Amino acid sequence: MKEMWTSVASLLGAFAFFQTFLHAVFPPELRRATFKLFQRLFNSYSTNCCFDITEIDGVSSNELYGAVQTYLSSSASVSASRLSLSRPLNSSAFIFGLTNNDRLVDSFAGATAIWEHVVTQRSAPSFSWRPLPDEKRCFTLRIRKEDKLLILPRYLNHIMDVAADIRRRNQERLLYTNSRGILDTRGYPWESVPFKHPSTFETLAMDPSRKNDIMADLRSFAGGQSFYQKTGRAWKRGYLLYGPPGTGKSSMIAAMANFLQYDIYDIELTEVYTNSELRKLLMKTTSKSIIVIEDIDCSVSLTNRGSSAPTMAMPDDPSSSPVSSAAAAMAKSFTLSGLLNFTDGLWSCCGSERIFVFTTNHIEKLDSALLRSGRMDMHINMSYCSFPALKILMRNYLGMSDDELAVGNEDEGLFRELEAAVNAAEITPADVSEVLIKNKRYEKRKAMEELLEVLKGRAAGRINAAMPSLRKEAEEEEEQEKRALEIPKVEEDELVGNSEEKQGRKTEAEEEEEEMPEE
Ligand SMILES: Nc1ncnc2c1ncn2[C@@H]1O[C@H](COP(=O)(O)OP(=O)(O)OP(=O)(O)O)[C@@H](O)[C@H]1O
Ligand SMILES: [Mg+2]
Repeated sequence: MKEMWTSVASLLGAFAFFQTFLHAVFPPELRRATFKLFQRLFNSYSTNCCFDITEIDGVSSNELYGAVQTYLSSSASVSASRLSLSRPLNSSAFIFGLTNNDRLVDSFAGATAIWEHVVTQRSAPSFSWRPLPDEKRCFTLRIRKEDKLLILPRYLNHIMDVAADIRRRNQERLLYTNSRGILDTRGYPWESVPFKHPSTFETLAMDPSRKNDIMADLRSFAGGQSFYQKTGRAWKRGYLLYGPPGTGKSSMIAAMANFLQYDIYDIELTEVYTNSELRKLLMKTTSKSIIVIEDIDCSVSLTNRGSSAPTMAMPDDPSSSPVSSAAAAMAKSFTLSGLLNFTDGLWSCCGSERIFVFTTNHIEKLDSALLRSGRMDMHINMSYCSFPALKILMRNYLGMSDDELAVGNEDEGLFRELEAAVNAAEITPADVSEVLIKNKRYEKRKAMEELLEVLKGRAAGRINAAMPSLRKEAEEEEEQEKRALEIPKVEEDELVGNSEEKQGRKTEAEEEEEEMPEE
């Protein structure tokens, strides 16, 4: 036993001497160079090649790292024995991941790809404008050299697509908004919250054929990548929603986002002061998104394309307060042409598959340049509640089935009355919804009868409200008719008078004639 310890001690002593000797003979630079040389020799004889995909590329996040992480989390490609499990914020799914320094084998187009997740401690604190994580994380992809050209670009594109798809399926979509001077930790001008609006085309009350048109248009847009490429058009589409308040413009936007599974960027134009700010906002939006400007007629003055005058709409007279006049001064650099470029200029096509939606209560106030095709491709009139829309609301709020709503049912008479009343009432779907929410405590027939009373009241109220002007109109019409009748009478009188005069003259002439022969 003693001998064994003696030999171990002498071995350690020899090792220490050898190490000191190596350090003295080979300085660190020479050792590093030798290591690199061996590595290069090894690489040139190796049949594999490696790619490092680091989490942080310079100072910004590496999109590919995130995509690989998501891709490897898909259950289809998970085949490792040890995995990490997480559930990101706003996500509805659990995510598998590679644990530190673990590896996973994937295959693509007949080739094998080996992924390794390498985590090391960050050595020296390097200078950075934002704090970097303590750990350096990177994925290493190892494939055979001969597969490199064959699969690499296709494989990476495939990873990006699959990751985007997984993210869309798992992650609840986001609703972004902008506010001046606020940048998030990644330097983004957008703040986001999970988008959970329950409105869908199913619940949206409007004419079914119009609704189908819009859905078909959206579907053909979303699947039209090759069409847009072939025709040389930017892959974007503009919708203008107009109509009175409470007719479902915002609900329609939510329904579009839910239908296409897109994020929403709701631009607050009153927080944008210059054209370049607007451009920056646009540059930081992602594909597969809906960019919304609500109540566009209230946000900017939209009839002054060429003017250099302030274009932001001020709630009060700009001269009334120093703040508003300062804002007016700042507003000088945001123009209608900036907004037009935003929707249709060169900058509008940074990114792809994006929908622009503007809403307004007063379409007549908008500049025709903004309305033309290419900018606003489809104008959608969200009007007062029609009978088909009312039926959808009754189905949603009173739980009526299609059979109960079908023509020729036992409530046919009541339905006819409802149809006449809703057309006469000019009531918004928002108001009908409110009535139905109150009435849903009754059984269906009673709820409909109560609704009918409200609609009739609204129709009567509308007629009464319009009565003074209607009466005035009727009086004016009567007056005009009278005048129209009087004019011919006067003319007639005049004619009669003239003829009598003529007759009188004739009589005199005749008298003269009669007298002549006597002479
Ligand atoms: N067409 C509709 N179908 C279903 N619900 C509707 C419809 N229109 C309005 N509503 C109901 O009324 C509420 C208000 O509608 P919404 O905000 O979409 O109207 P809007 O047209 O955007 O109004 P505004 O012009 O004031 O912004 C919604 O929450 C929704 O419940
Ligand atoms: Mg709205």
